[in-house]
Amino acid sequence: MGVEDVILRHPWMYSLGMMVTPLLVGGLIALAYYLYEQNSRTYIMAKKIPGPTPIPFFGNAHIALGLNNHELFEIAIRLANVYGNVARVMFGNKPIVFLMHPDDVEIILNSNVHLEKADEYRFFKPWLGDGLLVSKGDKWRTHRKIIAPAFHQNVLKTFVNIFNSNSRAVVERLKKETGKVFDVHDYMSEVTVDILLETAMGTARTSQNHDGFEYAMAVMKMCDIIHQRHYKLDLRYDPLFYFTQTRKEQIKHLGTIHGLTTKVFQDKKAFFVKNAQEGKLPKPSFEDIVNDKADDFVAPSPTKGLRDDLDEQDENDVGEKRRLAFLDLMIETAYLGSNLSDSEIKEEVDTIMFEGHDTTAAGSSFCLCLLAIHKDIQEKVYQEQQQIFGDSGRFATYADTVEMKYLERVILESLRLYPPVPIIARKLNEDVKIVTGNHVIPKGTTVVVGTIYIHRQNDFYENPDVFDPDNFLPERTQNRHHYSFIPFSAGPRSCVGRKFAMLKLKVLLSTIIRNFHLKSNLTEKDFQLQGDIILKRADGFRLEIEPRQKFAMLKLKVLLSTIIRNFHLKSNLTEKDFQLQGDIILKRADGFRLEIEPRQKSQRITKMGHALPGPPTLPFVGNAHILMGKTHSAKSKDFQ
Ligand code: HEM
Repeated sequence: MGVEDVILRHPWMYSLGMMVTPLLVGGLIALAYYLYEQNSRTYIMAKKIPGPTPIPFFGNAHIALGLNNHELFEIAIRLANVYGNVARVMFGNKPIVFLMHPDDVEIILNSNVHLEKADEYRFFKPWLGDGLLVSKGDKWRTHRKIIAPAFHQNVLKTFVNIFNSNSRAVVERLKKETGKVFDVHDYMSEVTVDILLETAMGTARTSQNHDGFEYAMAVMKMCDIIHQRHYKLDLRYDPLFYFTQTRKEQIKHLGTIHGLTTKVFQDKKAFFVKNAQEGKLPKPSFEDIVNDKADDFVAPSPTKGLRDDLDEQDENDVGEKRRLAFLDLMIETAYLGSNLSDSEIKEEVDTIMFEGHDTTAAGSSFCLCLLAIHKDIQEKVYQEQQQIFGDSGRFATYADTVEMKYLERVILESLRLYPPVPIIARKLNEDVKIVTGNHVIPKGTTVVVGTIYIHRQNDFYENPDVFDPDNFLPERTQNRHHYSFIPFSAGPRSCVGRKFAMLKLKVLLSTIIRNFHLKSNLTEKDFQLQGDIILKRADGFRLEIEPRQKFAMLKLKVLLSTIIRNFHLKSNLTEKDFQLQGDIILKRADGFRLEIEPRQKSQRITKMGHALPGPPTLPFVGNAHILMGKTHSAKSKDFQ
C-alpha cells in the first residue's frame, strides 16, 4: 500500500500533514537561524563578557518570565552586584551589555559615533514617531539644532511666572489632602502637564476640563506598555503584539495623547498663519535666533566634562529676545522655510511632552518623599526659603532661584539616589574597547548605561546609599568623576530640557515647602522601586502634609512650653526699649536681650500648681490647714 492509498483511507492524516509541515519547516528555519546566530562574530565576542549562562533559544530571557516591574528591577540590581561593572545578558541570541563604571560610560556617551538609540526605542515609535529622543543621524542633528535654542536660559527666565502660578494652583489642590496619607505623584503629574502645555506648547489648560489629567494618565499607561514590550516575549515581537489586548489599549491611549497634541498644534498653527498673513510676524524671528549661533555643533571634548550644547548657547547669549514656546519655534521655522513637516513638528511636540512630563513628575515626587522622611533636611530647606522670602507669599523670581543653593543640592541628591531615567540604552555602530577588564564589546550590541547603579558606587560617594545633599557641595563635586552623576545623561545626546527641569523643580518645590510641612512614617527602605522607563515607587509616592501655619503654631507651643518649664525669664527693660527693625523679618536692632534662671524642680511644680485655679495658699502649709481636725464628709463639703 502506497502513501497515496493511506491518505485516501485516512483523510485526517492529510490534514495533519498540512498543519505539521509548515510548523516543521518554520521550526527548521528558526533552528538554522538560531545556530547561525550562535556562530556569529557578535555572539562569540559577547559570550566572552561576564554574565549568566544562556539557555538554548531563550538566552537569559527566562529570568524575566512572570516577574512584575518591581521584581525585574531587583533582578537587574542583583545582576550588577554579582558581575560588577560590566555584565552581559542574552535576549535569545541578542547580547545586551550593562556598563556600570563612569570610565566606560564616558567612552559611549561622549562619543560622536555611538549616538544611535538601541533597537528597543522602536517601541516609542507609534507614540513619538521619529522625534528627538528616537531619531538618528542628520535628522536628529538638524532637529536638535532647532530645538536647543528654545531652552536657552534667557527664554527659561520668561517661564518663571508660569512655574509660579501653576505651583500655587497645585498647592491649592493639595490642601484637600491635609492630614491624610496620599500619593503625591498624581498631583506632580498634573501640574507638570499644565506647565508643559503652557511653556512647550504655549497654551493653558482651562480649569473646567480634565484633558491634562487624562493625558497624564495615558502617558503613564503608555510608559507601562513600552516597558512590558521590552521583556515580555508576546509583546516584544510586532507580529505577536498585533493580536494582543495590550495593542488595543495602546491605540486607545495614543488616541488621547495624539488627540491633545494635534488639537494644540492645529490651533497654534492657525493663529500663527493668520497673524503672518496680516504681516504680524513675531520679532525677532526664531530664524534670527537660530542663525545667531555659529554653525559649531560639536560634541564636548572629554576634558570639558559634562558640558553640552546648552552651555555653549548660554555663553553665546542666543535667544534672549522674546518669550518662546517650543511649538512656536517649530511653527515659525517651518513657515520660514526649514524642512519641517506638520507631522515632524507634532512628533517633536509629543517628544517634549513625554520627556518633560514623566521625568519631572517622578523627580519632584521622589524629592518630596525624601524631604518628608528626612525632617532635618526639610527644616534646612525651609530655613533657606525663609531667608529668601520671609513670611511673604510672593512669587519666586529667577534671582531667588539662584539663591536656592541648598534646595538645589537637595534636588541633585534626590536625582542621584532616584534618577527618573534609571538606565539609558545605545546601539553600538562599531566595536568598542572599554576600560574595565579590557573587554571589547562587539558592534551591533545593545549597551545599557546603569545610571542608578553608577550613582550609588562607594568609589565616588562616601556613604552612597545615604541621602546627603552635601554630596553636592562644590568642594566635594570638583574632584569627582564627571560621569559618576548623569541623571540627564551627558555628551551630545544629553537631555535638552536639563535647565528647564532644574528651574521648574526649584520653583515648584519652593512653593510647596513654603506652604506645607511634609511628614512620613516610612523610611527609604520601604520604597518599592520600579523601573518602567521612568523610575517610580510601585507602592505609591505616599506622604502626609500639614499647612505650615498650623505646623508653625504647634512648633511654637512645644518650644515655648519646654523653655518656660525649665527657665524663669527676666528683663529690666520695658517694651518701649525695643528698637524695632524691619529687614524682611521684623527684629530687635538692640538684640533680643533677656536673662534666664533655671527653675528648680520643686519650684517648677509649685509655680505651675499656682497657675491652676484653687484656694489661696498659706506659707509653709499651703491649703493643708483647711483639713485639720475635720471629718471625712466635712472635708468633702469644704470643696463643693
Ligand atoms: C528631572 C527631569 C529630567 C530628567 C531626569 C531627564 C533625563 C533625560 C535623559 C537621561 C535623557 C537621555 C535619554 C536617552 O539617551 O535615552 C533625556 C533626553 C531628553 N530629554 Fe530629558 N530629562 C528631564 C526633563 C526634561 C524636560 C523638562 C524636557 C523638555 C521639556 C526634556 C526633554 C528631553 C529631550 C527632548 C531629550 C532627547 C534629547 C536628544 O536625544 O537629543 N527632558 N532626558
